Amino acid sequence: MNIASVIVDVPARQTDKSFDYLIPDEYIGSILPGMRIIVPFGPRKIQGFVVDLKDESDFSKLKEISEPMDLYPVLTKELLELGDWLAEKTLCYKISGFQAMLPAALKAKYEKKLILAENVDPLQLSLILQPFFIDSRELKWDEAINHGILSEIQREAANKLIDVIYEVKERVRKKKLKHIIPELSIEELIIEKEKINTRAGKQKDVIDFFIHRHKPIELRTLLSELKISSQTVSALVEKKILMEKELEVYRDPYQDRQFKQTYPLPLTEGQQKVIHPIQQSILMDEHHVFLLYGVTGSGKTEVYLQSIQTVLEKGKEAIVLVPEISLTPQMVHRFKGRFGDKVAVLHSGLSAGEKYDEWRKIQRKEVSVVVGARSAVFAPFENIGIIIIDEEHETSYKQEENPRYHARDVAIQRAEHFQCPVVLGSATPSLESFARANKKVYQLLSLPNRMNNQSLPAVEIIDMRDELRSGNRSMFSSVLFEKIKDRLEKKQQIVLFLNKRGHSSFIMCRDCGYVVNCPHCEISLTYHQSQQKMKCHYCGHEEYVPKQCPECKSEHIRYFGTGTQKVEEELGKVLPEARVIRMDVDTTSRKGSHEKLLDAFQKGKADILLGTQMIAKGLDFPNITLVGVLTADTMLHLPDFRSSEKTFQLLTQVSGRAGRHELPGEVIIQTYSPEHYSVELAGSQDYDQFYQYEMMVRKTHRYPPFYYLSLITITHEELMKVVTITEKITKYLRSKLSNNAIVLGPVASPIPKINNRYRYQCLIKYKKEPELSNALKIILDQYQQEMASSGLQITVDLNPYILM
Ligand SMILES: Nc1ncnc2c1ncn2[C@@H]1O[C@H](COP(=O)(O)OP(=O)(O)OP(=O)(O)O)[C@@H](O)[C@H]1O
Ligand SMILES: [Zn+2]
Ligand SMILES: [Zn+2]
Repeated sequence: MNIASVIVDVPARQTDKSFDYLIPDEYIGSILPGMRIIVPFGPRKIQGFVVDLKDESDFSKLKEISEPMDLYPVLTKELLELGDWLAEKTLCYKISGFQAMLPAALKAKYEKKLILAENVDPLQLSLILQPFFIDSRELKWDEAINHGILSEIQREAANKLIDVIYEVKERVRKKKLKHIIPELSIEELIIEKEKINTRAGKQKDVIDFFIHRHKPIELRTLLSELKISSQTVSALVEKKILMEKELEVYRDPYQDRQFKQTYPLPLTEGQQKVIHPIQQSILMDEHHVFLLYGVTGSGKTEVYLQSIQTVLEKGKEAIVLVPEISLTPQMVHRFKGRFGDKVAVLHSGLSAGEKYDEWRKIQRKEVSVVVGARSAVFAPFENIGIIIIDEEHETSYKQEENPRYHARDVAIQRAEHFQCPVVLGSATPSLESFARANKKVYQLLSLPNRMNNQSLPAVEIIDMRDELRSGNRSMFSSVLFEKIKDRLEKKQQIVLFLNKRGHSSFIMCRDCGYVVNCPHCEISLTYHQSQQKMKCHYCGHEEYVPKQCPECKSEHIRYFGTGTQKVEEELGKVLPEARVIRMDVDTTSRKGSHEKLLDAFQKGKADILLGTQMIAKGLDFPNITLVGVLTADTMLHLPDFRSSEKTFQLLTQVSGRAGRHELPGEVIIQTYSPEHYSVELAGSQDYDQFYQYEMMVRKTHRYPPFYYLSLITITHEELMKVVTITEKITKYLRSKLSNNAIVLGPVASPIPKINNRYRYQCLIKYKKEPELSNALKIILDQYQQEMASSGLQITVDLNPYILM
């Protein structure tokens, strides 16, 4: 086996296949599949992944591998295969698939060292190695290569005497250090990224960094991680995309923390019923996908914990995915409290170095449970016994850049390989998953009741149009205002929720709540200020903004929107005695601040917790008896066919924060669209009816889960070019696909132009199109040259969740 098949780190169509390289004699036996290596490629030397070893090649003149980069494979055989699968399913390059599976520290270039493992004496090493470690416990990687002792090192590494480390620049322990904070939301960052001139690639990298890790970071770490100059950062600070601030430095938030050991609770009858088939599947090594549909506060987490227990007793491993936003300290406590040191936690709040440390614990099997956000689905375990996805309906499980994968699909693919169960948990399952459960593709498990049969909170829907008519122009209805006052007197706690997602791009009548929809697509029209027009971004329909409401003739028809800060100000005016904690992107940007605010609220240091999406999930506080939703509608009118589903899910989740323990809870939902089914049914907390209704809508308008969607977005500086190319692509697809496929377009994207780059799209709805994948590959091949040379961009998303 002296020939290695290698996928090189050049993300392009022409290089998206393996190349053969000769393994030099000294490395035969020590270069294995799944390792990273350095190879000559053209005039350069680049990184690559070994995917296979063989004895023969079809090519006669092979170049030699320059050097290995790893002591042990960083990708297992299973993950290598998963990479192929990802490339096939998402149309990404294989190299992008592999890189998505690894922690950032392995992507960047860090100084690599070999160190003696803890408590190992240099004299325990083989004679050849002893001289290298006698004076110092560490040895530079390059020196090991130069002395030709790599295979020797590998042997001792296998004996756990030597370890390889990637030295990430050590943080200086100082009280305050200069940090960089994103000033914009992730959505806005994505837009800004496209605005940046292609020549300023470094700036793009920085924005990209914050899109993935939307938290403050120390300036120095940022500079060294991205290998950029401080000018690059200052340019972005000047553009008000980033902000500079002196902040205190924290280390790993879980370090030095004692977690109180918890023990399995005796399960309720309902819990026993749902856990049985899961445990059965674990014990029998059978792959099943379970949809655990349990109302808020029904004890799903305890079911996860005890299922994991069974897995660990079998000597296997568990992966638990939670949405980044609900990866709260409370959640982490529950897993660390039960399984202690066996748990690794992976989330975006960790620095690259910390993340790599957690990943290494997984790789070396020092832990057997990983709790983490989306990318934790790639945890390099080799004996997986269960994969759990909590809040499975969350759209953040879909990655919005290459590879555009959905963690649910990856989880199922891996679980099939390991013949183990996948558990999808939610109080408001995605329509796709519930439909699959109904068709018996997934196995449905229900927990219809709260713990101890505590009733769900009573929900009252307030029509804000009535408030306006009776002269109340404040953002609190009189009912909500009275109830807040009541709770303040009783010293009980209140959660006020403001739905900030969904910007003011839709037009609504303040008097009757009327919103203009597209007559063909059943989604709201988006307002375009420059042309004073409203447009449908699915089919292209457009019309002028009415001067008068077509429904009630009122002239109060305009944009919509408020912010948390404004609410806080108003609370200060009308209820000066209330102590308020505000939680939004601004107040939680500091590492650890999220936890501090929640902690203060739990300790009763405030009466009202006011916040956005981030307070909708996972909170389990006994003293909350009132939840107020200030504006239920803001998301309802996004140009997105999932907007009703998202609204229903969010309202149900927020409502679920009230009355989880002894004290009964109450929920007030303020809205301008009380008659909209997603608001009304969230009010009666009736998921089943919502499901029925929404399925009907999806069927009528041919959306998922009845049809699959694929979205192709084309962008360029010249409008004519974008239109012509989109036209050609659309035409080509029409000719290649069956008559049952619906090809919509060419049409301008919801955001039709970003910094002089025009954006057009083609949306395909289909049930079964075996030719689609090939046709898309041909399109990408066809334009490869132009994409490389003229700044043309074509992105393909085979399961889009953001349609802008
Ligand atoms: N068998 C049990 N006996 C006693 N208490 C339990 C049991 N199972 C769960 N609980 C408690 O009930 C409460 C609600 O459970 P849990 O948070 O697991 O529900 P959940 O379904 O995960 O909720 P949500 O989806 O709203 O986050 C928690 O305080 C939990 O400790
Ligand atoms: Zn009106
Ligand atoms: Zn339309």
